[in-house]
Amino acid sequence: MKKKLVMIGNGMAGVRTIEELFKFQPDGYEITIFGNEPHPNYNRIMLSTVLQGDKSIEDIIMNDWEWYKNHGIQLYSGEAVTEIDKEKRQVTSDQGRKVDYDELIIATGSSSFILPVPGSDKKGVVGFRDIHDCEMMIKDSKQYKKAAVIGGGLLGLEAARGLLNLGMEVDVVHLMSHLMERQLDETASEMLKKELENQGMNFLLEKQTAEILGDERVTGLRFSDGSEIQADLVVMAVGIRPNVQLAKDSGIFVNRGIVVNDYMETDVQNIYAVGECAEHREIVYGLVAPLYEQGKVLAANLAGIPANPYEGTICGTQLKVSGCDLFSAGEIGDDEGTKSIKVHNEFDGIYKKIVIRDNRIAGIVLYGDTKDSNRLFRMLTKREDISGMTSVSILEANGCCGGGEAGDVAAMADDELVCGCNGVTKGTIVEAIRTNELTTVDEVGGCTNAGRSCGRCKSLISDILSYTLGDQYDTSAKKAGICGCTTLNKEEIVAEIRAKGMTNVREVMNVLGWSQDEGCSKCRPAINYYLGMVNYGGYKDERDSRLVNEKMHANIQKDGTYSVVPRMYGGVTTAADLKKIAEVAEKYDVPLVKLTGGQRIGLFGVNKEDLPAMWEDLGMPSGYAYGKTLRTVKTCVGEKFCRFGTQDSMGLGIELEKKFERLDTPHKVKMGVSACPRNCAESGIKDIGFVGVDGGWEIYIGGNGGTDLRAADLLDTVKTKEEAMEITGAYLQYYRETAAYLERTAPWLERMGLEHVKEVLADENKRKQLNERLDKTLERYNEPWQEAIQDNGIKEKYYQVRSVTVE
Ligand SMILES: Cc1cc2nc3c(=O)[nH]c(=O)nc-3n(C[C@H](O)[C@H](O)[C@H](O)COP(=O)(O)OP(=O)(O)OC[C@H]3O[C@@H](n4cnc5c(N)ncnc54)[C@H](O)[C@@H]3O)c2cc1C
Ligand SMILES: NC(=O)c1ccc[n+]([C@@H]2O[C@H](COP(=O)([O-])OP(=O)(O)OC[C@H]3O[C@@H](n4cnc5c(N)ncnc54)[C@H](O)[C@@H]3O)[C@@H](O)[C@H]2O)c1
Ligand code: SF4
Ligand code: FES
Repeated sequence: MKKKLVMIGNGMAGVRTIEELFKFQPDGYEITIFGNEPHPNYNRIMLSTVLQGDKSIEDIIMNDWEWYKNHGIQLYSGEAVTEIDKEKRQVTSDQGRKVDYDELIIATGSSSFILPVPGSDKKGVVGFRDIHDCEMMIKDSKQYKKAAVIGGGLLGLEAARGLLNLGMEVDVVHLMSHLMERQLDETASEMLKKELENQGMNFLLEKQTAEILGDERVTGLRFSDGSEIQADLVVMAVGIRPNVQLAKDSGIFVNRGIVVNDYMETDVQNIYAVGECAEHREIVYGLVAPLYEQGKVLAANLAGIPANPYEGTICGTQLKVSGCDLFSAGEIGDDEGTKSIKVHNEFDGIYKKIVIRDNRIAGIVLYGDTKDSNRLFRMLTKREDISGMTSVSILEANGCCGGGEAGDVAAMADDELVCGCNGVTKGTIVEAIRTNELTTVDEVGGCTNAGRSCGRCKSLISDILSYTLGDQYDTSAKKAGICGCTTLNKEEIVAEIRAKGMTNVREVMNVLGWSQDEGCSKCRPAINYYLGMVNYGGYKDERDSRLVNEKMHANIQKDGTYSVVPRMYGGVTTAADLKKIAEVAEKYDVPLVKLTGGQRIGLFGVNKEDLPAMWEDLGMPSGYAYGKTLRTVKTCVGEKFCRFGTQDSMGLGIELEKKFERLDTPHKVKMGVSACPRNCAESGIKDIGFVGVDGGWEIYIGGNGGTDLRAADLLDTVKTKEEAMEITGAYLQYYRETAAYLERTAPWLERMGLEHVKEVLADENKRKQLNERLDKTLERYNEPWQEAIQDNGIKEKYYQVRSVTVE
């Protein structure tokens, strides 16, 4: 029976944790989620954009109702958990519902802090936290004219911009002498204030609200200095408070937030906290980047997968108000231990300040030009020693005050962060574009998550696409779908399978809105393949989604009969096997017995009903002459018998075939092993070929001897059989992960570029990881002929063989 996982809170951090869990373990838990809000998970960050009129509520839904249904998640929306009984391991909701758990995640987020001043409960006083608040403000803006926003931080200024867009007059009331005092120094803050005043905001600084005026509804504010302003809508944006009461009442250790260790575990066994409600190493975060990192660690923990501990995050912030280009991270003030570099170009409205402590960047404030933010932020987070650099080289990678754009992407290091929200680097994006043939910003998002939160990084992603694809990049590019049932291409489908943790063909078609419920013969096998590739650990193959020959485990011939081709590893056989083949051929009156091009013997013209019995009589494994998998490994006799042979070609060939037989690949794969450059096994026209040389093996890839003849390219030269096996594993897995279904290695290699594939396979770490995923995949295969022999259901369903039960 599956373990029960209950999550309290249906917000950004919690649901991302579940998405990450599905990636590790698609089917490990029976999941129940309680969400106080009556909505599926939505992008809270984008509420600012909704208020500003650039998006609708529908646009910001991240996981729709279908998503929960398709993942078997029981969602109780509009229902709050009111009690956790840690002894009974049970939660109770405000509707009296009781649900047991084995593991419990608390992801209750935060609430707006409402100033405890007289009148704060009047009509027209709102926080800015959820869809309900947003809808209230939009509604009120149609009826009322004057708004006051209390709080000149990120949230207050974004709210104020939204209210201006809605046609209201806006006063921003701020406690301190300058705006966004946690993120900006005085100079930058003053520049921001000027810009926002130009946009129409009015600021009241150093004002402490003492009372909210009005009878039932707000009419104005009174400040501690006795002055007053009019307002018929008041938005409180003075910070947030983690929702911890429930945890506290249940006896879980709470400080400012729910205290967790580096694995997001609370002090109570089996109870975890993630997101804004959690306090890690005395920090409670209020931005998504750290919360998503926490989610990943917690997901691995729940899946029982060893993961690095969560060690905290340095955050960078930006403001989502057009016309205000700013970036801030780390320390912004100066003290005795710091020195700073400041550049203020008043003419162009650009300001840059870099705070340096112990020869390392400790803080960044940029206003008016934030192009260098990624590079500087990387230097800050990596704690790079900058003692060898000049102030000019620190600040002026792109010209200190508004550099050119063309060189920007080229100058970025691979490990430079592009999407702060989702922690995605330039290197990851470039790799995704190359390997998955991505051409649009949305495809990059689908594949890597970059751009899926606040969306600020989208223009940089577009620059990276342009830099990587050159002339091929067309911002309006749209690829055709994999078949007529969908407009989605392979990359998008794979990205969705990964992101949404999908595990079966029907689910993919449902969730991704296939135009035909049943799909077609083109998309069903492709989806089945992609699912098996992504869920390498425990995918349950869908036989009925396969192409007919694979479904039957025999090649259908033009007269409706079938062929039977048993395995003959490395083209090597024995007298006993030959005898068996001859006997079977006679017994079943096989019309044609023929040597195939792949060094084995085929029996042609076999009736469907005879297949299982013939397989049983043969007692040999299937040669998969019909499959999108490893077909044959052709070998020469090599050093054992040939006087030119320098290597054991048969030995390597047999080992290759035994290891990789049955592996699902995008298309068929053929191999050749020759023991010297005379190349009798035609290794130069195989998907992967080996040629024995003095002291080792040359490895060739991407060859094809069929309609589109292509000579293989030299990939590498290795010394030992073990190295050859390891490179073959990594190569096959890389091909499996990056090729489209039915794409042979030859066109795949042309598309990917030999140098790129070489680069990937030269990386020891990548090779290791590819082999790990491959080995896990190989564990799931059974011998299909044996399965059919033993399973009467299969015999009846596919071969119309009636099973007789003896009483
Ligand atoms: C307008 C706005 C703009 C923002 N912009 C940015 C930005 O640009 N960049 C950025 O990084 N971050 C931004 N943030 C912050 C970001 O949205 C949050 O950090 C993030 O949503 C927190 O995720 P969470 O899952 O911890 O909490 P939430 O997303 O708040 O989810 C918690 C959920 O739990 C529910 N809940 C609480 N108690 C219970 C209970 N007892 N039972 C059931 N359900 C319960 C709540 O109703 C809520 O739906 C912004 C926030 C707002 C409001
Ligand atoms: N672009 C973004 O990254 C973004 C946008 C919106 C919200 N957020 C997040 O949402 C959360 C809430 O944002 P926030 O701006 O409310 O929180 P905040 O704590 O960052 O800022 C609150 C501001 O209100 C001011 N303030 C406090 N008491 C006041 C009072 N009595 N009168 C007037 N001003 C007062 C503070 O000086 C401070 O500048 C934060 O975690 C923030 O990071 C982020
Ligand atoms: S490839 Fe070389 S070793 Fe192999 S059979 Fe031909 S000549 Fe002999
Ligand atoms: S930086 Fe927010 S989505 Fe990329």
